[in-house]
Order: sequence, then structure tokens, then C-alpha cells
Amino acid sequence: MKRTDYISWDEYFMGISLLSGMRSKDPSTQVGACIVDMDNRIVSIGYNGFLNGCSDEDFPWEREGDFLNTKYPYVVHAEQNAILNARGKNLEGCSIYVNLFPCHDCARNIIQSGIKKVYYLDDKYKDTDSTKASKFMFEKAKVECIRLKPRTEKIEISFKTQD
Ligand SMILES: Nc1nc(=O)n([C@H]2C[C@H](O)[C@@H](COP(=O)(O)O)O2)cc1CO
Ligand SMILES: [Zn+2]
Repeated sequence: MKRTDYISWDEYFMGISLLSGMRSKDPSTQVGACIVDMDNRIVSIGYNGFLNGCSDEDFPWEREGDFLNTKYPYVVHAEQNAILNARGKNLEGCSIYVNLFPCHDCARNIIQSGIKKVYYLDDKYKDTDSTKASKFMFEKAKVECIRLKPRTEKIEISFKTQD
């Protein structure tokens, strides 16, 4: 008889986003994104971090202070990294799973890339103009935004072996 406690597609893809976000070195917010095609194949993955080929040590993780001394001008968002990691593959009709609602900059890129669905978990910046602009653009561009309501709060993975 087949197992009944297997994880759903949504839990699987959001789980992969969360696991990817665990690679992030951002001390305050870790974000992961997973792009999936219409056949439930993973096309690309990303998380928020500094620039390829540059030492992380050269950039600040500060949230406050002079703009140039904060992370904000330098950090590449998870969604943006996922889109760019696809290396130009056609993303038309794909979905993106991201554990935090996309900012306005990522929203523009998501729309322009052809992604048609955004699955998200957290909306902690919902009162910001950036998120309001994202929602306005997604609505105009007919990109569907779906807040996932997971069945469980936690999924555990184990590296334990049986030998
Ligand atoms: N959707 C998102 N994807 C992301 O990758 N990020 C990243 C950018 C920063 O590294 C961090 C937000 O930092 P903070 O302002 O919560 O300390 O998360 C942020 C958002 C929120 O719009
Ligand atoms: Zn963003």
C-alpha cells in the first residue's frame, strides 16, 4: 500500500525555498525562491545574498545607517537570483515559490520573465509601499498570488543513517 503521509507539491516546493533560504547569510531575513514549470519540474532556485565572484566580507549586512553602508544597494533578492540562475531559460507560464512576498523590483522581474503564479508564505512587509506596488503590478499583469496555508508548521529532515 502506498504511503499516505507524503508531502504535497506545494509543501515540497516551498520546503525547497525554505531550505535554500537557509544558505542565506543575511542575519535578519532569509529568503529562498524556487521556480517550477507547468509539469512540476524545478527550473531554478535562489536565495538572497551578495554578488557572484565577490567576497561576502566586502559588503555590509547592516539594515540602518548611511544607504551605502547598508546591505540594501548590494544584496540580490532570492527571486532575482532564481530568475537569473535559470540562465535565460524560458520561464513563460512557470510558478515561483518564495517564503516572503516579493518586493516591487522582484515583482517587475517576475512579470517580465513570464512567471504567472506566485506562491508565498509570509507577508511581513505588507504595509510597505514596495509590497503595495508589487500587488498592484501583479494584479494588472494578471499574475496570481497565492498564500500557502501549510497543513503543518514544520517538516523535519534527518541525515541519520541506518547502518
Ligand atoms: N521578497 C524578498 N526577497 C528577498 O530576497 N529579500 C531579501 C533582501 C534582504 O536580504 C532581506 C530583507 O532584509 P530586512 O529588511 O528584512 O532586514 O531579504 C527581501 C524580500 C522582501 O521583499
Ligand atoms: Zn525583491
